[in-house]
Amino acid sequence: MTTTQVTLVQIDNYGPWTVTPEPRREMDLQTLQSRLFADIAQFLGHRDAYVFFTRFDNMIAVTNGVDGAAHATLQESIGNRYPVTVSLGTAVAERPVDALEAANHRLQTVGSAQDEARVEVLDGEYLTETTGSDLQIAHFDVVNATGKYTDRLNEFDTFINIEQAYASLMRYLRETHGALSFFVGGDNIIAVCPDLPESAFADAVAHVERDVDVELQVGVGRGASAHEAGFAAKHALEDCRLDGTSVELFGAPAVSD
Ligand SMILES: Nc1nc2c(ncn2[C@@H]2O[C@H](COP(=O)(O)OP(=O)(O)OP(=O)(O)O)[C@@H](O)[C@H]2O)c(=O)[nH]1
Repeated sequence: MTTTQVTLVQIDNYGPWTVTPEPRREMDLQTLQSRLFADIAQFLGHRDAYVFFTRFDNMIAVTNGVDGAAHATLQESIGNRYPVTVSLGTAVAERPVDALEAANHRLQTVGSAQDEARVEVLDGEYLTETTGSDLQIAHFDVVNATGKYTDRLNEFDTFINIEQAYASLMRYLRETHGALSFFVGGDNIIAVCPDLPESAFADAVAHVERDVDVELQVGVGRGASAHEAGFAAKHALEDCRLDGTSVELFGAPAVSD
């Protein structure tokens, strides 16, 4: 059984801030958002957690092993260094989407994302113990993206193909399994999953090919932290590349379930 600790990071009252006293220069907002993401990625990455930028004003982190004190330090440090503050809601569940739902709910019950009185909420539950099977992470990548897209099409048309694969996969895994999938650059998508057999990943790859005609391969790993599971997934993806297979489970025998 998987146990996922999810932290929702939400910039406080960001919408009004972006237009007060008048609309702010777009590239200044982009700089702020990407620096904030980079800072949070560095802080959480050093603690073996993952964070995904999603919409930038809200980010989703997988924080197994990161306790309440560390969350408080992150929040304080951002408040000290940025013109904005963040609220953090954390929850634990077997399915990633249920953990996110509960984490989100903690912030939503305190107030709106655009309530100027709702500032630096820190509300959550944290795993006290972790085990090596808590997280299952899948690292998807487009087969031969360079040869099929990058070296043949213009960058925008390549982007359309990759984003279509992402949209198809994220929706399928969310609806079928309660998994959370994130585009992480290039042709790569990382999915935080509940306990799924090898056949579920083969079905996901087949779905995307049928739906949008993009061929994926996927490595799957387990671990006590996002880094541990994600790193195992990267090694499994290397096995796909070496063996020409579309699904590999790290450390698992080469048989389907
Ligand atoms: N975030 C992330 N991006 C990666 C990673 N590996 C590769 N990329 C990105 O993906 C792009 C394409 O690289 P590859 O996936 O190795 O290339 P490919 O042509 O699809 O080749 P195969 O995956 O071997 O089929 C690179 O330019 C990077 O932007 C990774 O581990 N993480």
